[in-house]
Amino acid sequence: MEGEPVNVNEFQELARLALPKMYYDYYDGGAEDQYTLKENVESFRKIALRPRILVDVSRIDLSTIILGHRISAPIMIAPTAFHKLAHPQGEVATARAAAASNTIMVLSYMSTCTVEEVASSCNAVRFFQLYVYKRRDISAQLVHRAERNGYKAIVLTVDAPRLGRREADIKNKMIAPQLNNFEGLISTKVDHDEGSNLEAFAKGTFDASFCWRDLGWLRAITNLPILIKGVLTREDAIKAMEVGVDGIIVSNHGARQLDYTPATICVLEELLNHETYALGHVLQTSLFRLFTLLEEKFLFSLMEECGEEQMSSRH
Ligand SMILES: Cc1cc2nc3c(=O)[nH]c(=O)nc-3n(C[C@H](O)[C@H](O)[C@H](O)COP(=O)(O)O)c2cc1C
Ligand SMILES: CCCCC(=O)C(=O)O
Repeated sequence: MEGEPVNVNEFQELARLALPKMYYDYYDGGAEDQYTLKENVESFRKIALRPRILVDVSRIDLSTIILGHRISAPIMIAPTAFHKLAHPQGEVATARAAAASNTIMVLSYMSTCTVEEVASSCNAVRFFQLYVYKRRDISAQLVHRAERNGYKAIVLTVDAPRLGRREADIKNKMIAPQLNNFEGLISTKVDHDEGSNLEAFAKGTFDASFCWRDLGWLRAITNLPILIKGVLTREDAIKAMEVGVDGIIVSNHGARQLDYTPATICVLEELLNHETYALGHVLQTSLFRLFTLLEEKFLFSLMEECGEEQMSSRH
């Protein structure tokens, strides 16, 4: 590729050239037939811009407030695992980028830098993403460490009772790096030489029995706000609000979990268009053209003002 990238899509090709195939495929791939992955991309492309003219745009302020934290635009860094597979500085570099961009970073439970390393690296506002292990004591320890180290919310990912069937990882026999957060607690090594080691690791450790009633456990061990990540239906959005979580994140996990779910951006539209759902905070992790889908004002209002308040009157 000639010169510096000028379009974000160019980074993908640079990554493909730079990374070992096993890691590139891990970052790049979706689950099974990758139907939803294609839909995620195409549904965004179908959203056409509708520019209004002769508006004073000499001063633009996209800043908004998420759970009380002002950020420069309604775009946050979603939790993604294993940053050191791509760069030796791992999540510390990502956190510094979040600080420089004045946005929030959600640190993955499966990070390669520790909760403490990321916390002490810069002043970015950080949330902590949680997977619940069968060994609940380990997950509880991580929540406590996040709280002690100034993370501002827990993002409970609920769409991965089992890891999605990622066919490239199966072929590559994807191996997870050892995670320093779990040193002395749990190892990512599995006694398994077939298929994706990562999938085998998740199968052995993730608590597939975790359900709505277990949210009480999480509520009891932390005072931090709790967001549920992975909501894809109206029914579950209602339930989440009923059980009193502090927000939901509409997501199909970048199409890496269940294939043949709708594109995230389409679900977001469905949830916001239904009067019941304009309660609490609705965040979305792939925000590039989100403004065009929703009335700008509505999105900002939702994030800034909504809190506990009913927003259905805005529709
Ligand atoms: C390489 C990679 C790793 C990911 N790791 C995590 C993770 O550790 N925890 C998590 O909750 N989501 C993880 N995700 C999902 C993202 O947080 C995010 O949901 C997704 O990239 C965007 O899809 P969405 O718009 O449907 O949310 C990962 C995604 C990618 C591409
Ligand atoms: C067991 C690792 C899970 C990380 C993750 O969420 C992903 O790869 O999508």
